[in-house]
Amino acid sequence: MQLPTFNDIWQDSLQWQPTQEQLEQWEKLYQEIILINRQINLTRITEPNDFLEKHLWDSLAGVIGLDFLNYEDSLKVVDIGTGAGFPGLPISIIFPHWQLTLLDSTRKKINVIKLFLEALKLNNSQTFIGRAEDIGHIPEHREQYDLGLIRAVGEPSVCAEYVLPFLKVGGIGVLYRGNWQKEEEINLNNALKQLGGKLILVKQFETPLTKSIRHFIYVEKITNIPEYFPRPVGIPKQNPL
Ligand SMILES: C[S@@+](CC[C@H](N)C(=O)[O-])C[C@H]1O[C@@H](n2cnc3c(N)ncnc32)[C@H](O)[C@@H]1O
Repeated sequence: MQLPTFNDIWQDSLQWQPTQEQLEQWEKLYQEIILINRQINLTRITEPNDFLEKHLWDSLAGVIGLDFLNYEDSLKVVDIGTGAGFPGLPISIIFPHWQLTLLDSTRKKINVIKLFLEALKLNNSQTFIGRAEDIGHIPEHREQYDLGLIRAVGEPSVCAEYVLPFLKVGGIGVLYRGNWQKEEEINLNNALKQLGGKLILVKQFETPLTKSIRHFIYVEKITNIPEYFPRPVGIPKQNPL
């Protein structure tokens, strides 16, 4: 199985086009994932069209086209709860001058991502094993990042509590969501008040193949975050802000 080449989808939906070399890197990543997925259940999204839309397109759609990002800068980016490497890996391929940290609490997943980084020669990315609640307190990671990405890790206020501690003041957190409800926005705003953040943009997209609705929620870190955030392991999920 190979990834399909729908040449138009990138331009039509994101007004952007990957290079031939980037397409080849994505194909290589796909083949690596399919191979390893036979031994370890890394992702359920393996059918080529699904992989293209739900892993590649979705990962990129969260960051491409943001006028508040300077793409030329060497941004420091963290992907929290990266799982099989999404959204981090496709972004690391497209922005080789960004420095990515792919973080997950599951050692098995991080070990596999290390293999992918080697196979794809992605020298701009490093991995880290641990819980966001712990790593967010380590000086090497706390308030060090320009951009924090988080997809399918928890409800929005939990994601905010995980991401904000990693961001520098002025940094941007990107929450990848499917549907987006008014109630979620109210809860997120309440959490952001405590976390020194502000909701700056909600972008709605239709996915290019299945025409599903996706939302990307952008939050900015406005002030330094109180020392006690993130709260201890498990508390953000058990008792969301
Ligand atoms: C459903 S998977 C999503 C993976 C990937 N972001 C994606 O969208 O395909 C959630 C991942 O978050 C990780 N995770 C959950 N809670 C975490 C935490 N508190 N700190 C770090 N990783 C966490 C899990 O180990 C898992 O790999």
